[in-house]
Amino acid sequence: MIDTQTCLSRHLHPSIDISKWQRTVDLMSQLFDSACGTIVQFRQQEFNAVVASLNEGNFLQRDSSWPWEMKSFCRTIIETGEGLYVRDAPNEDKWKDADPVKDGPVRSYLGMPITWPDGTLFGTICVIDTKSSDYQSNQIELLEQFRDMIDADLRMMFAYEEIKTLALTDEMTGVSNRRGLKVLGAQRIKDAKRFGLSIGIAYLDIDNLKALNDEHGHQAGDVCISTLAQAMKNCCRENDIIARLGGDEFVVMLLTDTHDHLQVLCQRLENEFNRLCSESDILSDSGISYGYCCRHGNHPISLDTLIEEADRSMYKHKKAKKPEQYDTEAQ
Ligand SMILES: Nc1nc2c(ncn2[C@@H]2O[C@H](COP(=O)(O)OP(=O)(O)OP(=O)(O)O)[C@@H](O)[C@H]2O)c(=O)[nH]1
Repeated sequence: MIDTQTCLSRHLHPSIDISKWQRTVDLMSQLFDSACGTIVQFRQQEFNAVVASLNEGNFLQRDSSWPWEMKSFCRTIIETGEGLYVRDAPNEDKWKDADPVKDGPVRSYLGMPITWPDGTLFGTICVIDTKSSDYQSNQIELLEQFRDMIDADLRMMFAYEEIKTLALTDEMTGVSNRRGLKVLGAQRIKDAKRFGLSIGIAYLDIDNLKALNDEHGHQAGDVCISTLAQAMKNCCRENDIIARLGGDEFVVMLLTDTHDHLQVLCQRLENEFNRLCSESDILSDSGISYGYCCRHGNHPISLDTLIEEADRSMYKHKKAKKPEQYDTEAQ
C-alpha cells in the first residue's frame, strides 16, 4: 500500500513522470498568463509545492512549504473539498487579511482539489496571480482537465504499488515471497555494511506437513503454514524480513550484533508456534525444525549463500529429530 503521507517532492515515485507535471504547471502559467502554476500536496499539517511553474516572476518554488495554520486558499480547498476561485483577493472581505494577500503578492487564485484513489485529498492544482483575474469558463474547464490528468497519475501510482505488493508478497500468509526477500534483502545487506552489523538468517521448516495433509486434508496443511507465519509475525520486529520461500519453508532475515540472538529468536519462534498449535486439535502435534547462520556485513556474501547455509543448519536439526527417516533416505 502506498503511504499517502510521503512527501512527493522529496521522494519521487517511479510511476510518476514528474517532468510531465512540470510541463503541466508551466503550460498553466502560460495559458492563464499567471505568475504561478503549481501542484500542491497536503500532508502532515503542511502544504508542499510538488512542482511550481518555472516562468520568470514566479514567487513560489518547487518544494516550498507552508503550515496548515496559515490562512491560505489551498487550506480552504482541503476544508471544503471543492474548487475555489478568488478573482480579486485584496478587495474581498474574506481574503484581504489572508497571509499570502496581506503579507505576500497574491491577488487572484483558482484552485481545485486533487484526490487520492481512496477518496482522501492529495492536495490542490492551482493558478495563482499577482494581478486580479477574470478567467472564462473554458479556462476553468481546462484546469479541470489538468486536474483529471493528475488524478489519473495518482491512480496509476496506487495500481503500481498494488502490483508491486502482489508480486513481492505470498498471498496465503501475507509475508514476503522469495522475490520480496530478494528485493528487501538486498537493502538489508547494504545496511549491515553501513552500520557495521551482521546479517542473520533463520530458516524454519514445518515437520511432517505431508502427513498432516494426508490425514486432515490440504486445508489443515494451509492452516498450519499460516500459523507458522503468524508465529513469526508475533515474534519478529518490524524491520525484520519474514518470507515464505515456498511450501512449508520460511526465513527471517534480520540485522543483529550477536550470533546468540538468532538461537534465542528461533527458540522463541518455536515456542510461539507450539503455543498457537496447542490451541487447535488438528495442529496439536505439529512442530518445526530450524537452523540459522550469521555473517558480518563487511564480509561480502550473497543472500542465496546465506539462505543455503541456514537451510543446511535447519536440515541438521531436522535430521537429529528423526535420524531413522533421514538416514534411510540418504542410502
Ligand atoms: N497444505 C499445503 N501443503 C503444502 C503447500 N505447499 C507444499 N505443501 C506440502 O507440504 C509438504 C512438504 O514436504 P516436506 O517438507 O518435504 O515434508 P514434510 O512432510 O514436512 O516432512 P519433513 O519436512 O521431513 O518433516 C509436501 O507434501 C507438499 O505437498 C501448501 O501451500 N499447502
